[in-house]
Amino acid sequence: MSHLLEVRDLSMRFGGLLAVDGVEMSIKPGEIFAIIGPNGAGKTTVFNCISGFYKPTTGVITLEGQSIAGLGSHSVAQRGVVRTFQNVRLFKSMTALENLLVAQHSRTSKSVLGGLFNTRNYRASEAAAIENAMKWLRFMGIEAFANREAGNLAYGHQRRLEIARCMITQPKLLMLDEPAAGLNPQEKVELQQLIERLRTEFGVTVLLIEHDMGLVMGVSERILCMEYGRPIAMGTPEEVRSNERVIKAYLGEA
Ligand SMILES: Nc1ncnc2c1ncn2[C@@H]1O[C@H](COP(=O)(O)OP(=O)(O)OP(=O)(O)O)[C@@H](O)[C@H]1O
Repeated sequence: MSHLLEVRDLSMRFGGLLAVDGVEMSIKPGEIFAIIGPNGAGKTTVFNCISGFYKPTTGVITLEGQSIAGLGSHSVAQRGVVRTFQNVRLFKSMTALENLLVAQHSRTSKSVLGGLFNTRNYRASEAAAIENAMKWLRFMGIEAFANREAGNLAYGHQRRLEIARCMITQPKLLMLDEPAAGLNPQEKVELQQLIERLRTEFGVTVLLIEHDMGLVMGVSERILCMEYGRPIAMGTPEEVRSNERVIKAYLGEA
């Protein structure tokens, strides 16, 4: 199997607006792949189609050769495709730890009776879930805030927690929608290192949308540039950076 994710002839129409038009991409296992382009180019709509939030108007989306187009976000997540959002979406009144416990709930004991009677198996699986959650909080450098409400964490920490919440489900494909938005320059450098570590240490494939060209060019192996819903260039950072259409449509103004 050469590709983890394949997208063919993807289009998405909202009434009279063709927001995505003929997008194609193939992402290899372990690759870090970015989608760039001006505001309104259709990047988030592509994300919404892949992650099951939208049913594409046309097109094929496969994960390890199996179609996932139009399955719905829950089913797509169960198959190992998880994502973050442009605006962080956490359970803000739950603690950081609780957010990670909820995320792995489907992998811990499902027995309601076990929970009611506090059986040994139930306690063991809860303890394992807490240990796993703490491991991820440590990995993200935010274990000191385990018991703080997610909504009260610093913004950069909320972003890390959101990524941890994805990673704790052991995804095949991690989709990050503008992960650098709102971060300061130091946090952006740390984010790049974090993305690289996630790939190296956990083998996860990463698909990101990002406007920060320092991060995109530094972390991505291949980049797709979109404009008005259409793919206008695809290649390595060097190829995309020097592409005339990309410079005209986007980089000239970025
Ligand atoms: N649910 C929707 N209903 C109607 N139009 C939509 C919907 N979602 C997106 N659009 C439109 O589709 C086009 C593409 O939007 P999209 O959010 O995918 O762009 P984007 O490249 O992610 O932009 P940005 O960089 O600003 O996030 C825009 O014109 C947008 O207004």
